[in-house]
Amino acid sequence: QTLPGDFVFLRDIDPSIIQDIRYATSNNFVGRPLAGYNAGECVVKREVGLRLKAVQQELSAQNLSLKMFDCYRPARASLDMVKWSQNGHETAAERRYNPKIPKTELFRLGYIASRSQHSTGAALDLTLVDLKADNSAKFDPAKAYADCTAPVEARAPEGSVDMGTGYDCTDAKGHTAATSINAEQRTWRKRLVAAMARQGFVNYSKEWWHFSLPGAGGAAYDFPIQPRRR
Ligand SMILES: C[C@@H](N)C(=O)N[C@H](C)C(=O)O
Ligand SMILES: [Zn+2]
Repeated sequence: QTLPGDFVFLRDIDPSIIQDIRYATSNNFVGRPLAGYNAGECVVKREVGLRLKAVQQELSAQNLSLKMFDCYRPARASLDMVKWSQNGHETAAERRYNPKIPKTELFRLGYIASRSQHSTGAALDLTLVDLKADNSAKFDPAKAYADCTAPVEARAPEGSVDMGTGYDCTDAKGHTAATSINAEQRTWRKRLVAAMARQGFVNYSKEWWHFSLPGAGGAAYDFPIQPRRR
C-alpha cells in the first residue's frame, strides 16, 4: 500500500513495538472487523512513529514494550461505530466492554468520537507489555469472560500488564485517574503516561489507553488500511 502524505507503517519505523490492532479483528466491542481495517497494521504520522520509537527505546531498557491497539483509524470506521451504536440491540460480548452504559450513550459521554483524532494519524490506543511475564494466554471467542472491570484473572486476556481494566472499557474505572483500582495498577498507568509524556504525548483522561501528539494531526483521512508490502 502506498500511504498518503506523511503517513508511515509503524513496523517500518520500529518492528519491535508489539501490534494487536483490535479493530481489524472480531476481538473488539463491535464484535467484527470495522470498515476500512483490511489489515492489522499500525499506520501513523511519521513524527508520531519516531516518537513512539523513542518511547520504546526507553521501555526496552526496563524489559517493557509498547503494544498498539489502534493507530490511524479510517473515518469510515468511526461511521461504522456510529451505526453499530444505533442498531437497537446489545450482545453479551458487547456488554463486556460497556457493562453499565447503554451503547447509544458512548458518543455523548466521550468514550467514542464520531470524528476521531485517530483519523488524523496523531492518536493512539496502546498499553504496556512486561517482556518477562507469561503473556501466552490467548483470547478465546467461545469463552464467557467477565466484563472489562473485573479482576484481571477473570477478564479476557490481552497479553499485557494489568491496568485495572481491559482495553476500550467504557467505565469510570477506565478513567486514567480512577481511584477504584489498586496501587500496582495505578503505578502501571503512571509509568505509561510518564513514558509517553517524555516524548510529548498527552493522555485522554477518560481512557488510560488513548494518547495523542499535539500538533501532529491536521486533516482527517479515510483511506483503508491495506497489508504492508515490503
Ligand atoms: C473508541 C476508543 N478506542 C477511542 O479511541 N475513543 C476516542 C474518544 C476516539 O474515538 O477518538
Ligand atoms: Zn483512542
